[in-house]
Amino acid sequence: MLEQIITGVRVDLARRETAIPLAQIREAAAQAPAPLDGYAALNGGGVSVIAEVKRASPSKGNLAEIPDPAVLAAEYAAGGAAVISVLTETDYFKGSLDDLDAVRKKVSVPLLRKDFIVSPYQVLEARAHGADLCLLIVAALDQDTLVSLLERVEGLGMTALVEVHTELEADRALRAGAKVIGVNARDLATLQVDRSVFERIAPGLPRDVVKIAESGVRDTRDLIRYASAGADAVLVGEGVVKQKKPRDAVAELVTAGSHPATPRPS
Ligand SMILES: O=P(O)(O)OC[C@@H](O)[C@@H](O)c1c[nH]c2ccccc12
Repeated sequence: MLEQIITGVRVDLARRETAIPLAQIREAAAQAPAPLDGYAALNGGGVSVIAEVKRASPSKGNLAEIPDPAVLAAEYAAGGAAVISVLTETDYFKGSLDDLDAVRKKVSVPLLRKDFIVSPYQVLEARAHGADLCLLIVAALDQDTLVSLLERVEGLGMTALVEVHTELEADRALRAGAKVIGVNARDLATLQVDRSVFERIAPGLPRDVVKIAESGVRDTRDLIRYASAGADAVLVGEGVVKQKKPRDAVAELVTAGSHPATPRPS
């Protein structure tokens, strides 16, 4: 599945690179207001919540209509989301850079561009459209590309959220110098969710690495489970996007995360 998605991403990217030359996007990135500190936002004590603007997914199909992503993002921000993730992949997730623009205009919390980033052009695009963090998926990148994209992201003053799914990928992320590592409970090859993956991998990560549990947070119980395994933040899509009152759903998670019931392992 991951390869299929990336093939589509590359086709789309080629289209954009033709329409807007690299020099122009680089200039737009340079002109954008300075990035917000995504690292600090995720490292504020307790378990931070990253709430995601997500219309669809390859595993679930359509999740939510989201006529105005800015309205949804404002609800997330009002609920206390530390970071808002905006999916910009079009074919499988029905997102776009227009969504990122709309959200950026509306909220002042740090924004994560959630996409399958394989080229420096996409990193510059993220910055030009107001993103403060960029997702880099280890499984989608060879080691040299991971290292150079991470450097690009940091060179632009942004934070890289480096996503892993196995111990081997976690080792690669650390070798590349990742400071924020997301363990995705969903295997991007099979799309299966297994929450124990975080519990297996997170304890092996250095203390000073910000640890994010991605996928499978349905309610405060899941957050607390991830918290007790050492999560500094959780990334929640379906669990908030489908709620009638997304602000309340986020606020509930934020409250649970600000004093997680279970003590953190030392
Ligand atoms: O909807 P969920 O189960 O809360 O998952 C959110 C997030 O983890 C998921 O959207 C995600 C994690 N990594 C990704 C990479 C690409 C696309 C999407 C993702």
